[in-house]
Amino acid sequence: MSFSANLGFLWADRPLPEAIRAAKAAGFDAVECHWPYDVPTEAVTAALQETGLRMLGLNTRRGDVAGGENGLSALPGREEDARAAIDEAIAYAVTINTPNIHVMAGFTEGRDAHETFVENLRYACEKAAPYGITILIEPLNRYDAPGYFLTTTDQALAVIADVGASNLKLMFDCYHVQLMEGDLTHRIEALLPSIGHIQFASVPDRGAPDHGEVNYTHIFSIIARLGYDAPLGAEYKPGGDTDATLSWMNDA
Ligand SMILES: O=C(O)C(=O)[C@H](O)CO
Ligand SMILES: [Mg+2]
Repeated sequence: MSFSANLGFLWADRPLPEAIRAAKAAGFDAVECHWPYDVPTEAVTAALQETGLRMLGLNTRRGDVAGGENGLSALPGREEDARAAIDEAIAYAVTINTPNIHVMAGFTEGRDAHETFVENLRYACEKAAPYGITILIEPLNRYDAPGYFLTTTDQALAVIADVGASNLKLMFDCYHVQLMEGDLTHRIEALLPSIGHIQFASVPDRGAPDHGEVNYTHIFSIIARLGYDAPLGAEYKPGGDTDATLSWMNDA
């Protein structure tokens, strides 16, 4: 297996370029992040070039986080802000050569929200396609993100079908899917053609993948058997020194 360090959580106590170097030193094959926008692209590019790692993904801005926002793209009436966040993410991704952008939906519900999300995703997919960038959407669990628009893989597939763009894929985060739906083995098998990136963490505490209700030795072997060979995103909360949590990599 190959692994991508999610620097939104791993080495999150270090500046992003230093976190990239730490991921390389720990043996990761790639990195990904959440919201890199305050970090100059030159510093990120320098660390990526020095380490030879690729930044696999980043997220669109969430909007007014202090005011309770968690993404903009499914919020009716906020299309201008949502598209500005999409444009910003594409520009940053193009500059640092990142192939995936997670477009965040936001806290909302209902048919209008679905239509808004579909239209904004069409916009994102069209804008991203010339750069070979894939747009991702990710169902989040109801405990960490109560009220988030996108909560299940079925709902994500319905959105993907309505958008109808070949560069729109599912971010399959095993942690969220286990909390909302379970049945990970069958779901990964069935959804593989729609999956653009896979992430993981222990359930329910979102720690390293070496404890809890999901057996990741089994899940990783299923993913390998299916021939999926892109790096899997380690998106867990180390709860202290990241380097002290990495023994799972030796067992994977
Ligand atoms: O929370 C997650 O699982 C993510 O991947 C995001 O980046 C969105 O918060
Ligand atoms: Mg995730």
